[in-house]
Formats: sequence, structure tokens, C-alpha cells
Amino acid sequence: MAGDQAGKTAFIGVGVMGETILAGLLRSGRPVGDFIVGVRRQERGDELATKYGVTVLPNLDAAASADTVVLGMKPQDLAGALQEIAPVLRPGQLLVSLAAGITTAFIETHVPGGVAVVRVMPNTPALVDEGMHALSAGSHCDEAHLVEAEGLLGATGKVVRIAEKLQNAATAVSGSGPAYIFYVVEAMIDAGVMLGLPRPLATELAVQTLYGSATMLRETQQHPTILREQVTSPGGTTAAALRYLEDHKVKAAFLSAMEACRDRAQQLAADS
Ligand SMILES: NC(=O)C1=CN([C@@H]2O[C@H](COP(=O)(O)OP(=O)(O)OC[C@H]3O[C@@H](n4cnc5c(N)ncnc54)[C@H](OP(=O)(O)O)[C@@H]3O)[C@@H](O)[C@H]2O)C=CC1
Ligand SMILES: O=C(O)[C@@H]1CCC=N1
Repeated sequence: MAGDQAGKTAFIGVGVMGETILAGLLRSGRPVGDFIVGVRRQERGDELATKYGVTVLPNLDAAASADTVVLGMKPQDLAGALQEIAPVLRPGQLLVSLAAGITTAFIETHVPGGVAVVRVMPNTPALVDEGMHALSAGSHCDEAHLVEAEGLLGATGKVVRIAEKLQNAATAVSGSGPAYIFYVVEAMIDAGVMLGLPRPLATELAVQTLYGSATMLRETQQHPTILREQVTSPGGTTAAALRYLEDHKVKAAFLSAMEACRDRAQQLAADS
């Protein structure tokens, strides 16, 4: 596919992540006519057509009429979907897979030779155009394919190119990462309530603290250790709290949790 002839993009499998990316593209000003949607349930298709005015087609027709196909189904559903659309795929066409764990090599074995594959690990902050998307090229990708994929993902946040062997580690950091952060915020709100704060106030304090801290990290470019030390007065309140987190091996728990995430991504690939 020549980059300057980029045509329609089909989204096949439009759940949380697919809709987030599609909606972001429309929000960024891309015409709805650039996109086609393929779904497996008619009522989901009706919902997307009503909400965005997007054309909904059977998967086979969606794949046939697009230069780029974004695959947004669960890893367990990917092989079945590839089998369904493979008959209409053609060399030079681009497949962009969002599926955790699934390799470009696996996808390439399920489609005709010469179809280009880009593997992406997106994340849900794309909903507010603050996504972090890591992408890797398959073996038939040229620069135009990568630029096309970057254009699609770039509408909702940052995009980095990474070696495919790092994809499962990226999943552990940025793909699944928002869930860890929400979990920590949930814990802080509940603790605030336990300490006597009304829940709306505890929520406001915790959410703004997260937002301010994230903004500091990004804008000052300082190492988190330095920023943490600035909060930690000798013999003060923060040191007392951090000591408890150290005693309970919270950092080690993060390491184990993220290893489990990486391993699960590998397992999803092995099971496919
Ligand atoms: N959610 C996240 O934070 C992230 C998800 N991902 C990856 O993104 C992918 C999607 O995840 P997520 O959006 O959470 O999952 P969802 O379950 O929300 O969405 C998957 C969608 O795919 C549809 N689907 C399944 N099979 C087909 C098919 N053959 N044809 C058409 N549509 C189909 C499902 O339809 P139905 O409505 O009928 O179930 C559903 O709407 C996964 O592979 C995941 O690994 C990656 C990074 C982050
Ligand atoms: O939990 C999952 O499997 C997906 C992939 C990364 C985030 N959500």
C-alpha cells in the first residue's frame, strides 16, 4: 500500500479498545466516511451506527473494502476472525492487531502472503487523548504501513515503535498499567473514607493528587525518586507511610504482578 493512497480503515471487533480508538479518530476530525465497522452482533452494529454514523458491514465486506483493517477482538477470538476474513485479504493490505500477546508471525500464518501486520499495545487513556501506544512491525511491513498505523493510533495519544520481543513487557507497563493506577486510587479513596473523609472529598483529593503527580513527572522530567524525596520530610508523615509500604513489600508485589502480566500475555499466544 502506498502511504499517500491510504483509503478506508475497517474496525473489526469494536469493544472497549476499538471504540476508544475509532471515537478518537472521529474526534480528531477524520471524516466518518473513512471508516467501516465489522461486528459479530447486529445490535452492537446498530449502536455504533447510531452513535457515530459509521457504516456497518459484514466482516468479509468490511475487510474487502478497506486498505487497513484494525483487529479489536480478544486474543481468543482472533484466529477465528482471521479465518473469516482471510479469503478477501490481499498483499499490501495492512492489518493492525490490538490483541495482547499475539505475535505478528502468528497472524501472518493465518493470512495470505504479503499482507502487512502491525502489532499494537494500546491503552485506555486514549479515551481522553492521553493514550500510550507501542507498535511493532511484522515481516511484510514497509515504512508507509508503519506511518499509517502511527497515524491511526496517534490521534489518541503517544505512539512509540518498539521491538516485538518487548511487546509483552510493554503490556505489563502501559497496556495493563491503567488498571494498577485505578486500583491504587481506589485504595486511597477507601482509606480516606476509613480516616473519616466524606467519599466525594476523598475522591477529589485522590484524583487531583494523581493528576498533579502525573503532570509533575511528565513536565519536570525528574526521576520519581527525586520527586518522592521532596515530599518526604525527615521524621515526618510521609516517611511513616512509606515505611509501611516497604514493610509490606509493595514494590516487590508490583514486580511479581507485572511478571504475571507478561507471562499471561505469553500464555495467550501459546493457547492461540
Ligand atoms: N481493554 C484494554 O485496556 C486493552 C485491550 N487490548 C486488547 O484489545 C483487544 C480488545 O479488548 P477489549 O476492547 O477490552 O475487548 P472487548 O470485549 O470490549 O471488545 C472486543 C470486541 O470484539 C468483538 N468481536 C469478537 N469477535 C468478533 C468477530 N469475529 N467479528 C467482529 N467482532 C468481534 C466483540 O463482540 P461482542 O460484543 O459480541 O462480544 C467485542 O465487541 C484485546 O485483544 C485486548 O488484548 C489491548 C490493550 C488494552
Ligand atoms: O487485560 C487484558 O488482557 C488487556 C490487555 C492489556 C489490557 N487489557
